[in-house]
Amino acid sequence: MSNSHDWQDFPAPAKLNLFLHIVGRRSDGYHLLQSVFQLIDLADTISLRINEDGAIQHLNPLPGVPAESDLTVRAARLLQKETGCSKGVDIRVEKRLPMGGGVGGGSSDAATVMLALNRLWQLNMPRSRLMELGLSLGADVPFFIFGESAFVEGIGEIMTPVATPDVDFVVLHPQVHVSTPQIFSDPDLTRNTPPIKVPHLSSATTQNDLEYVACKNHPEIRENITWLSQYANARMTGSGSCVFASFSSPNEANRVIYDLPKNMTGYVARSLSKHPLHEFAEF
Ligand SMILES: C[C@@](CO)(OP(=O)(O)O)[C@H](O)COP(=O)(O)OP(=O)(O)OC[C@H]1O[C@@H](n2ccc(N)nc2=O)[C@H](O)[C@@H]1O
Ligand SMILES: Nc1ncnc2c1ncn2[C@@H]1O[C@H](COP(=O)(O)OP(=O)(O)O)[C@@H](O)[C@H]1O
Repeated sequence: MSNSHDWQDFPAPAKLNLFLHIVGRRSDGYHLLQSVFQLIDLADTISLRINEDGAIQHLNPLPGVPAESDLTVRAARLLQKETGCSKGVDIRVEKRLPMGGGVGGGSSDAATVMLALNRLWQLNMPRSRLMELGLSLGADVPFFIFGESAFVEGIGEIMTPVATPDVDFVVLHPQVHVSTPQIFSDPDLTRNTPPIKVPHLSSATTQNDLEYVACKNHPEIRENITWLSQYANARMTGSGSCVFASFSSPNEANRVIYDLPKNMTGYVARSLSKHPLHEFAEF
């Protein structure tokens, strides 16, 4: 018989930055962005089991990420500290999203833990508070808690919903690690793209300002963009390394993956209009 202490599975979907402009810099050195964030149905699975003794444990830590620094554990501890909740949780993560790929995997895992525990620990925290708390874990966490396609500004905390078309994406993962701090500190980075008032959905008038510097340091990213550009307009997401292009049917996207050379890695993903756990917090 099912009870509240069984394992339960929750999806943590990825995001793509349809464009990413750097429009300025804050006095603390952080860069001000404008971006449209799009949820896609490529996802990690977070399994949670509630306990009554207050312990928070990660049962299958990721290679290279000690349990205590994993964003899922940090998210659970943050919520427990904030609310004084006496319950704990055991955590398992089934990782599918490329780590350090610019698809927001770590941030999405953290957001899913916060949304799921909001329900399982019966916290009834408003979405706005969860978003504020989430920002302290990472710039992309508020977006995943917001839970729908958004025009994102500031360093990731200002959000306006935006209707994006339903499309199928091909996402390629060049097997290189891009250092986000290194990209943001590169003298060649464009930091003065003029701010736009409303989000543009046409790729003709937008770009990813981080792409030039990322490709300069990692030619593999340029090679992946060039290969995918044979089929459709292709660009990098976030600080890389993943690159993507959109297609109007799953067949078209699958055909591209069929042609993929053996030395490249890629996925097909569909746009998501809402986060699967959107109902777990109220505005
Ligand atoms: C650019 C985005 C777009 O989604 O890239 P992805 O992480 O998705 O790839 C994010 O905002 C990335 O934010 P976040 O993931 O928190 O960046 P971190 O790795 O913590 O940032 C590392 C370092 O990059 C610089 N940094 C980061 C974000 C920002 N808006 N301005 C910055 O100048 C800071 O020096 C910071 O210490
Ligand atoms: N649950 C998690 N999943 C992925 N990465 C995590 C997690 N917790 C902490 N991290 C750390 O965050 C870093 C960035 O991860 P990720 O979110 O996948 O990248 P990106 O922001 O480029 O999409 C990883 O290299 C890892 O050290």
